[in-house]
Amino acid sequence: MLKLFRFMKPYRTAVIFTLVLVFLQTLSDLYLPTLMSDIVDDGVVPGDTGYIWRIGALMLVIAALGGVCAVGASYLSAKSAGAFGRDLRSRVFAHVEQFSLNEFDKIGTASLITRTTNDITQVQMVLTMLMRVMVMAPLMCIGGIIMAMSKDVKLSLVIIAVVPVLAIIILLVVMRSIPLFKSMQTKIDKLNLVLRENLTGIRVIRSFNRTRHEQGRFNAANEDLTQTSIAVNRLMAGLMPVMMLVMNLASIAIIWYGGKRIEAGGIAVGDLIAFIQYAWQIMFALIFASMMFVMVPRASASAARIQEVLDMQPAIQDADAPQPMPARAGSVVFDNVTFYYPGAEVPALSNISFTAEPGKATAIIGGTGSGKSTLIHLIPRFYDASEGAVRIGNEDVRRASQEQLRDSIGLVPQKALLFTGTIAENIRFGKEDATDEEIRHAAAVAQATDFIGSMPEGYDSILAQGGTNVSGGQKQRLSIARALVRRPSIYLFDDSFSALDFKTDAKLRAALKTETADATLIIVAQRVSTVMDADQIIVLEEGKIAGIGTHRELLANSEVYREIVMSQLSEEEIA
Ligand SMILES: Nc1ncnc2c1ncn2[C@@H]1O[C@H](COP(=O)(O)OP(=O)(O)OP(=O)(O)O)[C@@H](O)[C@H]1O
Repeated sequence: MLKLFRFMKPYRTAVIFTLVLVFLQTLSDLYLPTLMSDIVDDGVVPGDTGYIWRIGALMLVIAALGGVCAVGASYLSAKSAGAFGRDLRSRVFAHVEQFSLNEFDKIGTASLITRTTNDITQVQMVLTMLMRVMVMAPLMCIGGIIMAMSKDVKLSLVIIAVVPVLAIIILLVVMRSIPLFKSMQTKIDKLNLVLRENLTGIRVIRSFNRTRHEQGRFNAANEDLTQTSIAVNRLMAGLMPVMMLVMNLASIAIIWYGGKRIEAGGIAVGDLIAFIQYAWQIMFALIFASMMFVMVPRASASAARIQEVLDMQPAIQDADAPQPMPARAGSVVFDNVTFYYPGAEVPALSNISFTAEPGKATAIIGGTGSGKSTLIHLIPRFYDASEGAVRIGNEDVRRASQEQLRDSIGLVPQKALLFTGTIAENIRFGKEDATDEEIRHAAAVAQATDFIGSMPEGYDSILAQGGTNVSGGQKQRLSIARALVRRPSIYLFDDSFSALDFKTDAKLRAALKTETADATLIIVAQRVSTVMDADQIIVLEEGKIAGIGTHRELLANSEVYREIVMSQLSEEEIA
């Protein structure tokens, strides 16, 4: 957790002021019992009303000053810890933005969300308390012991005997609660994961009548978290009464032994009253410290989870001196590329070699799981090839800057993903400074003009989260328009025509041909009709190239391609 405290640096003035204010507040708390004892011994016993009024007024002033310090310390600690939380969230978010898909796969989206929100809040809360307790508890405890000893050394033995008992109780509770707190954070991750899957997959869950099953899954995760929280809270709830019991027993011992000391003339009545107050102050300081002992391990479990994210270096990084990409990037070359997903024993792609030329369309076809999307993902460096190289022009993609590389690419992903906002904003996502004219043109090429025109607000129609208020085919066309508006030199279509009817598919491909005349086109498709006009077709099977050539060449030479074609086209179409 200490590592994270570097984020407090900008707020050190506020922290120093907080510590000073807490220091002053504690001094005032420590001084009040002594004044009380003076009132009793020098005012009440001799019957000096003037003295009582004077010291009473002084007590009021000191209590008021202590109160002002307490309010100031609360304000400053909450403010600086709040700013710390804000900065840390931004830092984690910015760091996660640089992650490659490897890191997302490793930590998981749900856990990243918990770590950026709940975990940071835990650390922030502890920091707010820590700023106050770390000065107050030791000062109150040591100061209290000194003040109590100044009243009567012998009586102080009672306090000195009780403190280790309290310390042992606290230690036992802390040792039991640390693992529980750790597992609580993991269980919050699990709950978030189930919740996320349920919310995003609500349509599938309903259509398969799996609502009850999913409810059960959620309840199980919820119950699991609840049980751990209950176990932790039981421990915490037990701590307070046990500590109070010890404190009350200590008070009885002090009053009993103090009575004897008064009888023996070793201590005055006022001093005994002050002594009892100091004893309570010492024990309250220990209770505060024990709360910290409980909260700090929980927060440090959270801090470790946050630090893990911050320490994680993106597997894909820019080269030290990135090479500039040519203005219009040329061909895409796969040079004997083999790729393993992290931890996988079998490669998802093996020995892939081909060249996709500018001005030509290269299509990739193959069964599900044959590695088509994986191949596409190596071009914008979502993953890096394990062996061999992917080159654009003559430059290895690993030597270019990721930003420049991706600037030259227009990717239409397999799952069309849109953002909350208007249709125009979603298309403009591809090019920030696109004019209205460019947006309309991209929409026209993507065959989206008709359906956009039929929407009540046209280009200003609002899309719901994830684009749920448009159809699958409409979503695909919008994400195609988003890529087209960039006018990149490389287009990657990852099964992007699958939700289109045959007529729209054909019209779109015809429009694309003129639009992307000098660009390099790589089209992944399942439908033969989509790929048969391509200049080059690559047939993938289990991550290997099973054939490469034009439609006619492959029909003649590739058994795998023939099988795919036979399963989809009629005799006349094949001819
Ligand atoms: N993130 C991942 N981690 C581990 N393995 C993966 C990951 N993504 C895909 N795979 C595996 O890699 C192989 C190729 O997957 P890929 O998504 O490239 O296939 P595809 O040809 O695009 O399939 P489809 O047509 O069904 O989309 C599959 O066996 C798949 O299980």
